[in-house]
Amino acid sequence: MSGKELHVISNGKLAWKDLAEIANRIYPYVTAIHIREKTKPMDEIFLGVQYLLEQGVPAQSLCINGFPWMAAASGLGGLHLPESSPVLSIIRESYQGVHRTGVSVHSVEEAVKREREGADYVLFGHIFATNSKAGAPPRGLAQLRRVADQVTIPVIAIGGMTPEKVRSVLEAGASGIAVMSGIWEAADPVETVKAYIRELQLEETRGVRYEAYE
Ligand SMILES: Cc1nc(C(=O)O)sc1CCOP(=O)(O)O
Repeated sequence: MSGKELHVISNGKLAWKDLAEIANRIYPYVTAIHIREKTKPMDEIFLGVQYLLEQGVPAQSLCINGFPWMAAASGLGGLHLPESSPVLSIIRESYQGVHRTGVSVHSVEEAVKREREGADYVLFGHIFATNSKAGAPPRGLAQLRRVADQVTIPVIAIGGMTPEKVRSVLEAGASGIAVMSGIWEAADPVETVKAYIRELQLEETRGVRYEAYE
């Protein structure tokens, strides 16, 4: 795949209506919008995803955090799994329609293990200090470099990203970045996304999504 990746992660704080409105404005410019709603009940998340689809957010742009069945049932482009997920082959075999699956990792060893299991990418963080992971020490660019050196699948860097930091993250071997707080609460989410894609040297292709991997 040419170009770098930009993943935008929901922050669990928005009403579905606001999430849909912003998602519809930013999806043309991003690799994936992750629905990561850790504190909401599962039935609400399922209905929320249906609502996003009804509002016109393309299924291919959406990546669900944590529910393989939901990715399969709604034909979503992606599935992202937390660190504690069981071995990936079990999920892969059960949900064959789910075609791009990533996993959060926090060490070189986990990244290597998940690559071996068949993950399509790993999300590694948190790289920089961030309120979204307050209290935990950041892992930093040197550790990112070690992860990127040890796997061949894309390593997406997360945690404390700003457009100014993108270059150093790419230089450390990342294939892209994931951003949570920086987008949803921005005065202009589209302009904010565009600032990232300029740094990632992504074209505004209106389609840098999972189709790009097929
Ligand atoms: C959701 C998440 N996962 C992380 C990890 O290290 O696995 S860090 C993180 C939060 C990133 O938020 P922000 O863009 O606001 O810094």
